[in-house]
Parts: sequence; structure tokens; C-alpha cells
Amino acid sequence: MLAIDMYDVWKTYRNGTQALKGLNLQVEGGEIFSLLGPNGAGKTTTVKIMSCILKPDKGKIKILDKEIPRNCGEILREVGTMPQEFQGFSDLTVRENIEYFASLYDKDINIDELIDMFELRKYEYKKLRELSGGFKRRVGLASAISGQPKILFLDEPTVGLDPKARRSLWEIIKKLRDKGITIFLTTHYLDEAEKLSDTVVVIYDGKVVRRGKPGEIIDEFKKETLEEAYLELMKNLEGESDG
Ligand SMILES: Nc1ncnc2c1ncn2[C@@H]1O[C@H](COP(=O)(O)OP(=O)(O)OP(=O)(O)O)[C@@H](O)[C@H]1O
Repeated sequence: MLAIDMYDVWKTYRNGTQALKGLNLQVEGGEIFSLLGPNGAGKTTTVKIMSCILKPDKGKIKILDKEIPRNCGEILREVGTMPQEFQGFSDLTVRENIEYFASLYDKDINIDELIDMFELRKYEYKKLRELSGGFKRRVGLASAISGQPKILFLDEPTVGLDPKARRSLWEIIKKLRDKGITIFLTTHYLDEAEKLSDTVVVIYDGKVVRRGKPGEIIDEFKKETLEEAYLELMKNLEGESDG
């Protein structure tokens, strides 16, 4: 089943900037999906529309078979989000933070299970501000899934983390996928997208320009890594728009 289905979505901001120009995006349930594209391509706009924060001007959008904007209330109960630079409440403990976010949902949530799942037991009673960036991000993820979402939106989840913390977060993200949660992430780290994603989509100037498994896109450009293939794709697109 499709977890996300966006068809011919358009969005122009009030100042006249056309952010999305007929975007089509399909995300299978249970996959890790990465949305890639240069600054200003329309990634954040897409995520904001899917999260019911922004209204599209035109287009059909279904999340878990429910329509946006009509069923936004229901949709938001099935979706978890970890925003970029998750801050949480710095003066509350790890446990209190997770408890707070869990309390926003009308569900029976086992906080201890979340603490163990994210290996936060050692930090349970530490204030959030005492944690390293990587562990803070774990609290963000634990909070984001505390409502037992079917889809998790992750906006650049590993920005600013050291290589070890990034890898450990990747393992956690894969574990969440293996539990059946659909993961939708935006990232500028192409190595991250290559290692983690089942499917990647590249958007450019408000439209989808590539979709595939990382290996398929690498093969298309006869490169070794997704980053090299992506850079080649960007070179071609910039060449087209210059000419
Ligand atoms: N509130 C806004 N008002 C006007 N224009 C906006 C607004 N938000 C975004 N834009 C413009 O819409 C276009 C798409 O922006 P968006 O933030 O969706 O891109 P992005 O792919 O997320 O970029 P980045 O990788 O830098 O986060 C850009 O040209 C941006 O300047």
C-alpha cells in the first residue's frame, strides 16, 4: 500500500515564488524514502504540505489513504515528526521529555520500552541540555515515535553529528523501518541517502527529476556513489537551464 501519494501538487508563495510545479511523489508503506534536491528545490515545502502545515494550491494528496487537507486531523495522529535541530525541553530530563510528547497522544505508551529501544537508560534522569547532540537526537526520535506513528518524517536527522553518532542513528532508523514504520527523510548527505534508503527521489525546481533505488541511479550515471551520480545529474540540469 502507498503510505504517501502526491499527484500534480503546485504551490506558489504569496511573494510569487513557485516552490512546487506539479510534484508527483509516491512512497511505499514500510520503506525508507529519501527526498533529495539542492537548496530551494522545494523539499521543505513538500514536507510542510504533507504535514498539513501548508495548503497546496492544487493537486491530490493522500497520506495512508486519507486526503489532505480534508482528513488532516486523522492524518496527524498517524504521523510523527522530528524537526531539524530538535530542541525538546532543555530543563526537563530525558524521561520527562519523552513523557511529555507521549502525553500528547491518546494512546497507551510504554515509556520504558522507548527508553530501552533508544538505549537511553543511562541518561534517563539527566537534563536534556546535558546530553550530546547524538543523544539529544535519540530523545527527539523517541518523542517522535511516542505516538506510535505509521509514518515518521525526519528533516535532516543527522546534521551536525559526528560520524559515529550518525551511524548509530542510521541503525536506529533502520530498526524503526523494520518495525513497519514508513520513514520519509530529507537529507543533503548523499552517503546517508545511499546507505539508508530503499527509494530516493531527487527534486529540482519544484519537480521530480529522478526516482529509483540508490543503486539504479548510480548505475544510470555509471558512477561509484550516489553523491557522484547526483552531482552529474545536477550538472546536466544546470546545463539545461543555462541553455
Ligand atoms: N515562506 C516562504 N515565502 C516565500 N518563499 C518561500 C517560503 N518558503 C520557501 N520559499 C521559497 O520556495 C522555494 C522552495 O523552498 P524550500 O524551503 O521548499 O526548499 P528546500 O528544498 O527545502 O531548500 P533547503 O534545502 O535549502 O532547505 C525557494 O525558492 C524558497 O526561497
